[in-house]
Amino acid sequence: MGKGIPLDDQDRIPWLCNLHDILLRDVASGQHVVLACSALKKMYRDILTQGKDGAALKCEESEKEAKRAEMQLLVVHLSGSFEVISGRLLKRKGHFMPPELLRSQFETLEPPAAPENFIQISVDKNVSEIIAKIMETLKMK
Ligand SMILES: Nc1ncnc2c1ncn2[C@@H]1O[C@H](COP(=O)(O)OP(=O)(O)O)[C@@H](O)[C@H]1O
Ligand SMILES: O=C(O)[C@H](O)[C@@H](O)[C@H](O)[C@H](O)COP(=O)(O)O
Repeated sequence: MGKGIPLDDQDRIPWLCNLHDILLRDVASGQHVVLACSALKKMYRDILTQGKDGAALKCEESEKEAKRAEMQLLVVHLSGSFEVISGRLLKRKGHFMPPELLRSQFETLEPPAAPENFIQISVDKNVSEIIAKIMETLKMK
């Protein structure tokens, strides 16, 4: 990404499998977990929730399957226009991702849709409003 080359499935899938394993471990130990992740495609979000079963390409650690705990995941889709997000990235300092890569991320994005368990919140809202909406949703579930 630092060289202006977007990640592809081969780059992302092992990382998503690792994130799934971490989520599973923390949920199994009774924690409530928040994960910030771009997870642009439905398949990526399926890997986060279901591990290798959620993906066409498989995670390597198949023995984790046997230990799988029930994991409920609420996807919070922070949605915004290309213009708003690009404007924020252009102001951001010291991040490895060049703002030029944002176009490919918008092209790759598959917004969550039923039957995924998700809510969509506009990034036009301020952070306090976004957090309040997430908390309200979690209390109702
Ligand atoms: N709701 C918001 N309102 C205003 N600025 C925001 C909001 N959410 C994120 N930003 C800003 O947009 C930039 C990118 O946000 P984000 O993708 O969340 O950052 P990161 O990936 O670095 O955690 C950051 O500089 C952040 O401060
Ligand atoms: O804040 C940002 O600039 C992005 O969120 C950035 O962190 C990117 O999303 C990840 O590095 C994963 O890359 P992909 O979104 O291309 O998988």
